[in-house]
Amino acid sequence: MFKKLVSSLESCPMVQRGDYHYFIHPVSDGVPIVEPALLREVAVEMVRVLDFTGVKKIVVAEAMGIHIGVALSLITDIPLCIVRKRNYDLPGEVALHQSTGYSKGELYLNGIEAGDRVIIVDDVLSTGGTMKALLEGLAIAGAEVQDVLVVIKRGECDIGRPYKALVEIEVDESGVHVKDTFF
Ligand SMILES: O=P(O)(O)OC[C@H]1O[C@H](OP(=O)(O)OP(=O)(O)O)[C@H](O)[C@@H]1O
Ligand code: HPA
Repeated sequence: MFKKLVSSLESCPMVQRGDYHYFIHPVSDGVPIVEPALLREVAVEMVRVLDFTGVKKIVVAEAMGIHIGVALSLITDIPLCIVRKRNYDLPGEVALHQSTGYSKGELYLNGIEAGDRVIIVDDVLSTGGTMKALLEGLAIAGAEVQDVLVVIKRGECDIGRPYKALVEIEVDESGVHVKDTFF
């Protein structure tokens, strides 16, 4: 379980983004290459641990939620809602402010109707800025969040509700250290 995810994390490179030790990994960056076996391992575990009760939509954020969301959507046949970094000005579009450990930007939520029961999946949870923005936007749109799952949890973070993670890591000058695997 998680063999490819753990070994690839422990050997992945890191760069500095200001004060932030940024690890570079296929799941969180799409580089250097996304191996199908790694993506399959992640997708299968996500299906195993998520609570899909009544879920009508999978919600992910551009960009690095997309490949894991697509994998999950293809397996479960649940439609995918991609929260974009570009606005479309469609009726009901919700604009959100996203802040991470190394960047700030806007996100735009479309395609959610009041009463939709959804799950949120993302590649990484670090400061929680992105996840909190998604939760806020979904609350504004009137969605019910059934479950939240991230592939990689980086340190401790309170997002105001329970969530699940496949692996927990710490990152320092020497690289990535896998602290725990879940489920
Ligand atoms: O918990 P946080 O501090 O918010 O960090 C996590 C977020 O950071 C990355 O997104 P980002 O928009 O930076 O990059 P991407 O476009 O490569 O997904 C990642 O995909 C998460 O969504
Ligand atoms: O260190 C990171 N690497 C890749 N994606 C991320 N998203 C938040 N932090 C990181």
